[in-house]
Amino acid sequence: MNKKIGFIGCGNMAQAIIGGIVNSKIVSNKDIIASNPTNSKLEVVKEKYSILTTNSNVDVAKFSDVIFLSVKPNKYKCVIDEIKDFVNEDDIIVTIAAGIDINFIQNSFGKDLKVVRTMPNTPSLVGEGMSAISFNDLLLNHEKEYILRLFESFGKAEVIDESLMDVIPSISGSSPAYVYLMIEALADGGVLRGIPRDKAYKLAAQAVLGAAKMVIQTNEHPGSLKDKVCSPGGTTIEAIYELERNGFRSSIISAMEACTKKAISMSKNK
Ligand SMILES: NC(=O)C1=CN([C@@H]2O[C@H](COP(=O)(O)OP(=O)(O)OC[C@H]3O[C@@H](n4cnc5c(N)ncnc54)[C@H](O)[C@@H]3O)[C@@H](O)[C@H]2O)C=CC1
Ligand SMILES: O=C(O)[C@@H]1CCC=N1
Repeated sequence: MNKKIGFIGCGNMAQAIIGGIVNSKIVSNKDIIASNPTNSKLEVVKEKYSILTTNSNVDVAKFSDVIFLSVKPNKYKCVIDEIKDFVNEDDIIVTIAAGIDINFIQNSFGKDLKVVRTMPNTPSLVGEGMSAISFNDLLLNHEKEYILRLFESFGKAEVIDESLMDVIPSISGSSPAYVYLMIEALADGGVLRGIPRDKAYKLAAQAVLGAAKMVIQTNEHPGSLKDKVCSPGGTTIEAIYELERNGFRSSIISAMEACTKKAISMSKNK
C-alpha cells in the first residue's frame, strides 16, 4: 500500500482515523498529511503520529492520492471549491460527512471523480471502528479493495447501498455517544451506592465491551444472551422490568429515528 492519504480538516473524526491507520502501520506516517486552519490540532497529530501537516488544503490535494474530506458538512462546498483544480481523475475522494451524498460531491467538483461515501465512527482510534461504505461507479475493483483494506485497518467495514447511508449515523456513526451516556449512567448508579468512581467506569465499560463481544463472537441472538443473564426471580429481571416500564428500547429506537431524520434534512439543506 503506497498511496498517499490526505485529510482536509483535522478534528475528532480525522484524528481517530489517522490514529487507527498509523497504529495499524498499513500506511507509512510519511505518506499521511492533514490540514486545518488552526495549528493546535495539527500539533497534536504531528506530535502523536509524526505525520505531515499544513494549513493549506491545496497542499493536501496536491500531495494525496486518497483525499478524506473530514470537515463539517456545511464546510464541504467551500473546501471543494478551494481544491477542485488540484484534484485529478485518478484521485479518490472519501467523504465521511453525515448527509453528504455522492451526487453532491460530483456536482460540486463539476467533473467525474472516483467518490467513496463513508460513515465511520470514533472507536476507529483504537482499531475498533465500524464504517459503512458506498462507492460510485468510477472506482475500479482493485481501488474498492484498497479502500476496504484501508478502513479495515482501523476496524470493521461493510459495503452498503448508498440509499441506506442516511440511516448509518443512527446505528453506528452516532451510537457510540449513546453508549457513553449509558456507561456514564451505569457508573453514576454505582457511585450512588458507594462504588469508587474510577472503579465504576471500569466495571461499566468492561461489561459493555464484554456484552458486545458476546454478540459478535457467539453469533447468538441478543435476546437469548439476555435470557441467560436473567435468573428466574433474580436481580436482572427486576432491572429489565424497570427498563421496559420506562421505555428503554423504544427510547433508543426513537433516538435513532431523530438521528436519521436529521441526516436526511442535512442532505436536503446543504
Ligand atoms: N465525530 C464523529 O463521531 C463523526 C464525525 N463524522 C463526520 O466527520 C466530519 C468532521 O466531524 P468532526 O471531526 O466531529 O468535527 P470537528 O469539528 O472535530 O473537526 C472538523 C475540523 O475541520 C476544521 N476546519 C474547519 N473549516 C475548515 C476548512 N475550511 N478547511 C480545513 N479544515 C477546516 C476544524 O478546525 C476542525 O478541526 C463531519 O462531516 C461529521 O459528519 C462522521 C462520523 C463520526
Ligand atoms: O454528530 C454528527 O453529526 C456526526 C455524524 C456521526 C457522528 N457524529
